[in-house]
Amino acid sequence: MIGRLNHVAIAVRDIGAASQLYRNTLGADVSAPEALAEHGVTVVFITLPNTKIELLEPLGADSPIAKFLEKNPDGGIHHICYEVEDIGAARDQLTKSGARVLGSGEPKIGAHGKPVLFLHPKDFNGTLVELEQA
Ligand SMILES: CC[C@@H](C(=O)O)C(=O)SCCNC(=O)CCNC(=O)[C@H](O)C(C)(C)COP(=O)(O)OP(=O)(O)OC[C@H]1O[C@@H](n2cnc3c(N)ncnc32)[C@H](O)[C@@H]1OP(=O)(O)O
Ligand SMILES: [Co+2]
Repeated sequence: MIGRLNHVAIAVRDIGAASQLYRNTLGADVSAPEALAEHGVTVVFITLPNTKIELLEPLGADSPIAKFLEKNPDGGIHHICYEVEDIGAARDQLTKSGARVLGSGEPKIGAHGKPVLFLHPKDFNGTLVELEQA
């Protein structure tokens, strides 16, 4: 079902400082920050030859990454995102197999303008999984 690794996401407290670290210290190609109110995060993408890194900073009072940063004050790897061909079919198959799809179960439009869904970390070896339609 899953295809390419689309991105690895890192939660950070200060997206400006984290962007500078990747740009200046690691010499990476770093995008401008984008506020995504519907997702409760500000996001920056770092383009690598074979995948992307997504830096996430909390946005708003109900940010889904706020609790994660309370538990991990230095930041840390928050989720991995795999591409799937058909996100509705993937959701239905995963639900049948007992995996928990987070939220309403209806895909939201993610940072790349494509439908995304999240799967509960307790069902995937302690790792929050995002699916993005390719
Ligand atoms: C930029 C847009 C988009 C894109 O296009 O790429 C994004 O990536 S948006 C990214 C942010 N959005 C989300 O994370 C949405 C999905 N997340 C959620 O629904 C919740 O955050 C959650 C995963 C259900 C966690 O809920 P929360 O209330 O924050 O925490 P809990 O304490 O209830 O967590 C329960 C349990 O799970 C562990 N946990 C939580 N987050 C993670 C994580 N990122 N990785 C691994 N494990 C995680 C948490 O520690 C709890 O475990 P116990 O302490 O053992 O109970
Ligand atoms: Co993501």
